[in-house]
Amino acid sequence: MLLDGKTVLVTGASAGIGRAVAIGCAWHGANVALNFARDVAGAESAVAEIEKLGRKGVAIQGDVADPQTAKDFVAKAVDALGRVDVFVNNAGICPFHAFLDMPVETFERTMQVNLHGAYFMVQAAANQMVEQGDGGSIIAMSSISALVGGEYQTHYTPTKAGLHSLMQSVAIALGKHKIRCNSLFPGTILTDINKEDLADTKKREYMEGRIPLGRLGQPEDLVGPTVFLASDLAQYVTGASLLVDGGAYVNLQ
Ligand SMILES: NC(=O)C1=CN([C@@H]2O[C@H](COP(=O)(O)OP(=O)(O)OC[C@H]3O[C@@H](n4cnc5c(N)ncnc54)[C@H](O)[C@@H]3O)[C@@H](O)[C@H]2O)C=CC1
Ligand SMILES: C[C@H](O)[C@@H]1OC(=O)[C@H](O)[C@@H]1O
Repeated sequence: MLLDGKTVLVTGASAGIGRAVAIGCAWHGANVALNFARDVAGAESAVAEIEKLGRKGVAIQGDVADPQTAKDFVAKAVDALGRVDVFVNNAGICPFHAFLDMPVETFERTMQVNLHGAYFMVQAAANQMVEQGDGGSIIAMSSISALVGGEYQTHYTPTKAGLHSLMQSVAIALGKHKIRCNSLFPGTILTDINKEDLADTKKREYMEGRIPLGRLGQPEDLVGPTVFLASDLAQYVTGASLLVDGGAYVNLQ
């Protein structure tokens, strides 16, 4: 199995992509620690799924916007599972809003959750990996939005470009420790983050029409790419990014 014996930490893992990735990593052999914000039932049921697969799972509550959460998450995960081999920075929000009247609180919260939180999480995970001394893999759930804009995402797209830039810089800072750092760029994946936005049938049809593979993504579409980057199959891959968007990005006409 590709992740046999590895310990994987995933933020924002009670639902959506994070949950699918956490369970998918367990399916590929890993023990998994999940960070979650509020959804106790979602986190507990994800742990139950992981345990059904014969792996260890632990759910640890915390708001990633608070820098202290990062240290607590890594420390509690190490207490429960012994080490950190793979860190997936997944937690994120995208409260769609127009640019000209963007509330300051919405802008700041989006930055704090998606980018500032990621910075401190990645730093805490990296310090643990450095202490262990045998490398690791850090994966950021960035976005196709790191490359293209969105009228109602002016606060969000810079966080996704920032996450990718963070992975590029930490790939350099951590290479000497054999820690690989990469980004995934999902396209439009059907989760709670865009449920309301895609309830607009016209918008949904437009988004679907842009995708050469003919469908919007599912959270499970991110499992294979994550497992690849987490595993030794990607031993010489660092500072890279991988679009997981059904071809949407390249489809100009
Ligand atoms: N669904 C999509 O189309 C795409 C999603 N992404 C990214 O994938 C990641 C996961 O999003 P989805 O699964 O789609 O949405 P989702 O809304 O289902 O999941 C987001 C998760 O992050 C958690 N979260 C939010 N704020 C948090 C906080 N302060 N502390 C801890 N956890 C927190 C939520 O509780 C939830 O479990 C996000 O970073 C998002 O930006 C990227 C590209 C496309
Ligand atoms: C929330 C959006 O639907 C989603 O998030 C992103 O990063 C992309 O812009 C997707 O469309």
